[in-house]
Amino acid sequence: MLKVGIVGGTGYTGAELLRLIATHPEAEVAMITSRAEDGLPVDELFPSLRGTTNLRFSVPEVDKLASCDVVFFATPHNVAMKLVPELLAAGTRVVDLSADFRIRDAKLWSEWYHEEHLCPDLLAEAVYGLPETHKEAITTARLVACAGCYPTAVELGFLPLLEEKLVNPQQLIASAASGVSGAGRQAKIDNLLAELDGSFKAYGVSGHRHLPEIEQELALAAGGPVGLTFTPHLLPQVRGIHATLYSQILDSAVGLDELQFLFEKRFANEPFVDVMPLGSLPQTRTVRGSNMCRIALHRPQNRDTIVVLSVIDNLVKGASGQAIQNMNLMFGLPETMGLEAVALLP
Ligand SMILES: NC(=O)C1=CN([C@@H]2O[C@H](COP(=O)(O)OP(=O)(O)OC[C@H]3O[C@@H](n4cnc5c(N)ncnc54)[C@H](OP(=O)(O)O)[C@@H]3O)[C@@H](O)[C@H]2O)C=CC1
Ligand SMILES: CC(=O)N[C@@H](CCC(=O)OP(=O)(O)O)C(=O)O
Repeated sequence: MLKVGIVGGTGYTGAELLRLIATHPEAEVAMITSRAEDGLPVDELFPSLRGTTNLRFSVPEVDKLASCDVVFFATPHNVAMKLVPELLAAGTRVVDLSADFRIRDAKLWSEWYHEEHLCPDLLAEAVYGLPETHKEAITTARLVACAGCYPTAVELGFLPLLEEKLVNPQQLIASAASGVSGAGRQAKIDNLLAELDGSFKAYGVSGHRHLPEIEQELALAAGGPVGLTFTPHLLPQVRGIHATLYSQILDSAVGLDELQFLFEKRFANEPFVDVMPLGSLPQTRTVRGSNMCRIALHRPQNRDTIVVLSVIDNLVKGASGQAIQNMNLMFGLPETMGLEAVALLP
């Protein structure tokens, strides 16, 4: 049994880690932290976990966390990087759900996260935690930087087109919408359901911190720099990301059937990517509570714009499910272990 520590257990991704690990046959949570809820039984804060845990929240202490095999950071940015060096030195492996180690260039990271990076030397070692692109490196990694939620949906949808150099890498557009759990559990007026219900809006249009992360990973796929316009939106619902991805095909003679075949081949061995039949319209509800990314291809009016639709549950494939998928790979467990749950219906 793997002993798991979770830093940031009262947030949405921390709670989702607890939910998923509760049925994982080879992992158990040994320590879960919260500074605000120190001493409170976990199942008192989250009654849906009653019967699955006797743990209480405690304040983060590195020496106690270091007795775990793996520690998940489900904390805001700029927290993991303060504790990770000590944990790694103690031989504990780390899966960071925040963005502290996702961007390899420390200067670029500082531009978008407005703080100096405290351990830039670890950026080269950290492995980007999107198993569909970095699987082999994840298996031996000490430190995995889980891919962000929007980045997961966007990168998976563009990957095959860029890897095969079928589209113009300088003209990529991603219009994506997220449920409000993506903003975390802390109270903010803008995130109240009464502010969101019956409404829909874009945000971060002039620059969102996921842009450099997505461009970094798409450039690896394309073998050279890419140009992306990324516009996130806020959905009046709790879970789910829907990304609509536009790119320009370089050779008009390449048919949609060929592209479909390419996507099916690219993801044939990926248990958590479902390439739906041509013309499908994936919905966020078809992945709710599951670790699946569902993708569908379109080519409106047979013109040169390829439209890829990609949906995930931001808290599962976009965060805690992906974190467990990474843990499974790091510890030689079956990649799908503990992640077999089918999406909720309806
Ligand atoms: N929500 C989502 O859909 C996704 C989130 N992520 C990332 O995962 C991380 C967690 O997100 P989410 O669960 O939404 O966040 P929340 O705001 O819901 O929870 C944050 C948690 O971190 C703890 N925390 C806050 N500050 C500190 C600190 N300085 N030291 C130790 N613990 C701290 C909080 O508990 P306390 O203050 O009591 O210690 C709380 O448990 C973020 O980096 C986020 O960007 C990634 C993908 C998707
Ligand atoms: C709806 C909403 O606010 N979403 C968050 C992104 C989710 C998140 O926590 O970002 P990471 O995936 O980088 O960890 C945002 O736009 O900042």
